[in-house]
This record gives sequence, structure tokens and C-alpha cells, in this order.
Amino acid sequence: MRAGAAGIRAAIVDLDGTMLDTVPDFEAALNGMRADLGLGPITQAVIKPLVGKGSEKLVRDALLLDWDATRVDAAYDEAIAGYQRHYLAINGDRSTLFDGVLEGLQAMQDLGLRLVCVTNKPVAFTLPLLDQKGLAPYFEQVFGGDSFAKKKPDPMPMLGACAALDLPPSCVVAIGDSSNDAESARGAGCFVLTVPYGYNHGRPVQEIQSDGIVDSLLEAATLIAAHNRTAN
Ligand SMILES: O=C(O)COP(=O)(O)O
Ligand SMILES: [Mg+2]
Repeated sequence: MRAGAAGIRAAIVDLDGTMLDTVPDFEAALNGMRADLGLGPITQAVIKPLVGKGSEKLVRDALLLDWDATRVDAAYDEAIAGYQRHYLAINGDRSTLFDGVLEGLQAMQDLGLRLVCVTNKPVAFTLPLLDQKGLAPYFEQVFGGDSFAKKKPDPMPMLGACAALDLPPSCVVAIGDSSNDAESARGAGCFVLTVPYGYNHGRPVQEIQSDGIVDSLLEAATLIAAHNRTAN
């Protein structure tokens, strides 16, 4: 991270691909939706690069694998309603925490950092999931893909989170697995740290314009502590 810059006072943490491996839940919900529409199942390998741009695009992309845009448009309302119903029925059942997540959030909290979750997942899926996985107590605020008029990669969600924290973006770091998080954070003027184990739309994480790649949220906490020791 940039030497001599202001100290970091808060972290904005992404959800899918950063804290939780949710691809098995997406698999169950998307395949439930596809079965209702008479389509066969798709694999986790196909689903993984589609995750990260929110439910609406995910549902469309999961139908465009078989149908043209006109047919997808015609089925969309039924498809999204079915997807939401299937997702809420299994939310969290098959998702697992990545290594170092709880330890990393605890370490950041111990450093005195304030924590906010910003995800493109709808709020109605996000809140029960954070609760179920023991993550909710770490976050003073949670924003989903439907909390603002625009989703990541637009800067709006990061700017909204900084405004809610009443902190300038220059003392906030965003931690995520994809170019979505990085573009949104950089557009807002936040620092960015990237974890390499997530989805990143199927692209190598080295392509992401980031202030650093960290193996885990625990390593992110160590890097932030080191940065703050040298900050103004
Ligand atoms: O697109 C989604 O549903 C969620 O993605 P995110 O948690 O990585 O922002
Ligand atoms: Mg993500």
C-alpha cells in the first residue's frame, strides 16, 4: 500500500469469493431454477466465472448458455422469481468459510478497524447468510447489490459505505476477490487488497489493479497493521 499515506481506519469486505465459497449454493439455486424451466443442470466450473455481478446478471447468464436473448427476456420474470425462491430455501447450506476469515476479521477488529460488508448479493440473501456463518457480529453495516442504485464495479457502493462510516475513502481499504471490488474501490479513492482464492470472473487475479494480493483476511490484517505503523 502507498507509503506515507493516511492510516487505515476501516475495512470494506466483500462476501462471495472473499469470505464464503458460495458456488455450491449458487449451483443448487440455479439448477433448481433451470429444472423448473425444463433445462438440465450446469456444473460449478461453469457457474464460478459467472458469479459476482449480482443475481439479475447471473440468472440471465445461466439461461443464455442455452437460449437466445429474446427467449431469456421472455422467461426472465419467472426465472428470477424461481431463482430467489430456490436460493432462500438453501441459503448457506453448502457454503463454507475460506481459511483465515474469522481470524482475519477478529485481527482487524483488534486493530481498532471498523468493518463494513459490501456485496453484490441481494440484502435478503446476505443478512441471513452472515448470521448463519457467525460473520454478522463483526460488521457494523452491511450493503447488498440492491442497497444502492448501482452495483460494484461502480464506485457508488464504496462511496456509500464510506459516507455511512463518515470516513474519507483515503483511510478505508476494500478487500475483495475480483476486479469488481478493485474498480469500485479505486473509483471511490479507497485502498484495495485482493485475495487470490475467489472467482474474479474466471480471470487471473494478477490482472487486477490492486494495492496488494494477500493470501487470506488474516494476512490482510497484518499488512494493514504494518501500513498503519508507518502512516502519518
Ligand atoms: O454477485 C453476487 O451475487 C455477489 O458477489 P460479491 O459478494 O462478490 O460482490
Ligand atoms: Mg466477490
